[in-house]
Amino acid sequence: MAKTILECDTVSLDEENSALVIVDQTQLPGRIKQLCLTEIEEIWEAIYLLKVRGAPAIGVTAAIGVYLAVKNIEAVNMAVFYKRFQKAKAYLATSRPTAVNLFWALDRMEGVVVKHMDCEINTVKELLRQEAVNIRNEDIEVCRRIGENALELVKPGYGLLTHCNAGRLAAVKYGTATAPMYLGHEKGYKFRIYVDETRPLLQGARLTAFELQEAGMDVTLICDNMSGTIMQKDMVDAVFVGCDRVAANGDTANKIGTSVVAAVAKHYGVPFYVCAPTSTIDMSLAAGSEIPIEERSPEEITEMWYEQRMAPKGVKVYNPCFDVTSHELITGIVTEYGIMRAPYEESLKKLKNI
Ligand SMILES: CSC[C@H]1O[C@H](OP(=O)(O)O)[C@H](O)[C@@H]1O
Repeated sequence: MAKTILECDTVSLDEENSALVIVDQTQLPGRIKQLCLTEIEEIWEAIYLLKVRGAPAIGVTAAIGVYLAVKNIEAVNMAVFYKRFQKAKAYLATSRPTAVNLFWALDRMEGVVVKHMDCEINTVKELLRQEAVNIRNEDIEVCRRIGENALELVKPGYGLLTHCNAGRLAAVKYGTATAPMYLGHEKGYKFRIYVDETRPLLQGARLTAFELQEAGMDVTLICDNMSGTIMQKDMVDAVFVGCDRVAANGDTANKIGTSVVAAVAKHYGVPFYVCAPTSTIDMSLAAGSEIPIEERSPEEITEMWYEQRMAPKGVKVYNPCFDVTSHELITGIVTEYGIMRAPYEESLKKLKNI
């Protein structure tokens, strides 16, 4: 019996601890295709091509990927093993530049090796496997807590708008921006959920609308240029989005178009919340202008989704994959430890114990 998307793990290590198992998100919603990846090159490509995507899911993928890359290494000593680990880590770190969870997870895995340099290599391999599984399983509780905290901001029957996919398909179980939606659904809150399509890769239409509809929620798909109208008509009581990197002042990088939704929400007085696991907060960057913004291929805009070409051949294209929403437009940042309000600097420092 074919699995539903809610029965599939977004990203996991298989039972034999020998393969990364993902749902190929480039095939959704039309086809639920699971992939078993064993080679570091195919794992790198899965991240780059967004077969697996979303900051938390990318972090889990990198953690499992670097474990699989070194689990079969026969090294003469720990120093050689560590060098091979560092090479695999550096390679996976080149897959995408914006979601800080990729680097956070890889650094956390390296910490396991550094802490146990005097151990047997096989012991370290097992500790790496455990850490990768921990990173995956912790995401479930972190996102559930984000959902519980976010529910304090809304009421049953609210209209909620979200952009892109910060859902189960961007994480492990609840997602971040969708965590209050899943938990609210469990509590019978009957939210009216508006999902914008999120051009050019349509993560909203293809992924968020799909997973929330599969979960039985009241979902309405809108074009990106319709978020102003639904807010003008008071159809939206709050906006929840995910994030790929939060800078020390609260500026947040998220899918391209997020800052537009935030500006429109500000104009219409609609609260705009970023749902941020602390793993996505990067205190090494003072402001959003320092966040590296990935640019992707023109074909994602000119022809990716259409039978026929939708733009003149050779037209110049600018395709930034993310934008930065100023902390001034953010009503609150919802983490697993609670809700932060502006000014964010001090509370972010406390949160990251700096
Ligand atoms: C829960 S973080 C999800 C975050 O990642 C998405 O980007 P992409 O689909 O390119 O990986 C988007 O920015 C989401 O908000």
